[in-house]
Amino acid sequence: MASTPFVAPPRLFPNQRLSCAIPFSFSTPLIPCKLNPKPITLSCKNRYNQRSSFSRICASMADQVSTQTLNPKNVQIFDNGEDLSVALAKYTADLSQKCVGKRGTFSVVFSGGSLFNSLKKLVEPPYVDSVDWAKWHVFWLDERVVLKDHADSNYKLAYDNFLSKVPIPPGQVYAINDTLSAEGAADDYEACLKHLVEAKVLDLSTTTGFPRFDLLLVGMGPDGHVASLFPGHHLLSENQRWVTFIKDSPKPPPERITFTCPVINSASNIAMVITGSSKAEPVRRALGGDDENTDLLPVQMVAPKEGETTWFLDKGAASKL
Ligand SMILES: O=C1O[C@H](COP(=O)(O)O)[C@@H](O)[C@H](O)[C@H]1O
Repeated sequence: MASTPFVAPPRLFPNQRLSCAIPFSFSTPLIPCKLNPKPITLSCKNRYNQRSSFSRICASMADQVSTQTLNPKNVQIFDNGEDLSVALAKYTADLSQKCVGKRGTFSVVFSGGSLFNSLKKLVEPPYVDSVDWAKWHVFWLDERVVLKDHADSNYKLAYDNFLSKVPIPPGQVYAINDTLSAEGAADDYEACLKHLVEAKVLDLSTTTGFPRFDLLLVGMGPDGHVASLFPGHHLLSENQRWVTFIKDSPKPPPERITFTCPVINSASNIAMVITGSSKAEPVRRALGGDDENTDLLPVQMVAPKEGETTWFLDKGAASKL
């Protein structure tokens, strides 16, 4: 993927306490449309009713997800990454239009990793010209505690592949403060979100009391991790914090911050974007419905309480379904 050289963004508000707000140049099934190459669309039930030892450790999450048992999932499977990217672009652009029409803003949360290969059509015509980018507010589902120009930075990845290509106002791109420790950066990011709730940029879910983002674009690792929530990790049971930190990530780099499970499950819309056969097994466990494992993977815990999840899979990721 072509990448624009990283340009250190200006600190427009050097004295601002909420340093994460430093501005940077950062249950209706989806119906395929004209631009959307026909995917296979499946509807399956999630399986959170299968309580496990893991769900006992994660009581809060288990309580949340148990209410989702009857919520059907919308699963779209594409022949290749190109077709997936076309469909994801239309889905995101349509949602942006709907949310901007309703409340005047669109709050979008990016993962890192391979997601940006799948988002490439959104920063090309027609969407690059038609989306109301001025209304976007951009956040990170998780971030590595490294400088923003570091190769491991999720901000840099988003900047190079997305943010540098579209006119989102710099003040509406909420990157982490990369001068802080992992603990400090998580606290700071959470304070930033709370400030944005007060400022009415973000809504709170009336059901959960956690922030309610319009769209989470969620990737998944081959081990079934989402955000920086890894299988078996105690962070999965966090039920108070909005943003927390990890210092022993099994995937490098070890220090990261991440949204917590209840924040993820308070979103209005979640797009699960998963490509490649190396991810087929966790996809099967999440969607296949016949998982005999007792411990839930993080991906199996994605179940928005009042929102909709749409799965965008390529053939490789769906190969075990
Ligand atoms: O470390 C991370 O990994 C996951 C998955 O990445 P992928 O390259 O396998 O798609 C990503 O969603 C997460 O944001 C990132 O920090």
